[in-house]
Amino acid sequence: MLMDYKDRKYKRSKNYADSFKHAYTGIKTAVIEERNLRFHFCAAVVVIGLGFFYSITRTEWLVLVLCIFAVLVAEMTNTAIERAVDVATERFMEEAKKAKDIAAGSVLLVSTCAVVVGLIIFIPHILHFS
Ligand SMILES: Nc1ncnc2c1ncn2[C@@H]1O[C@H](COP(=O)(O)OP(=O)(O)OP(=O)(O)O)[C@@H](O)[C@H]1O
Repeated sequence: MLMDYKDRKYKRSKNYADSFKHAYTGIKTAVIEERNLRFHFCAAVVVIGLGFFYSITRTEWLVLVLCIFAVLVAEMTNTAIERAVDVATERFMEEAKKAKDIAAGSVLLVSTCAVVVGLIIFIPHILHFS
């Protein structure tokens, strides 16, 4: 059951600085507590390293950076949905399962896209290099 703002035990962010602090805390919490997100961060570091190694073009950097952020955003949204579902119910519920599975599916889709883009960008560089 939703409650009124006046009944809540916490206050809304007072200003942009507060909102930014909460967003930063969210990123920090997700990195510390979510193994999958740490994996995606490590993969991003490796891919950025490869980008410098093969001197990829400005357009390739653009696509790569978009893919990296898309995966990180999807993983964090998935985590937020999992947490929200866990707050809503501890019981086995078909709709809870669907919500979590769909959120996980979105991460799988965008990760697959990122892998395909990575292959399209790097395979020509690797072949040209060797
Ligand atoms: N309350 C629930 N009711 C029904 N099924 C659930 C419920 N909670 C979780 N599940 C099922 O268990 C799976 C794993 O849920 P869990 O919350 O442990 O995610 P996870 O394995 O930590 O996911 P991730 O690897 O993305 O962090 C869900 O994808 C869902 O299929």
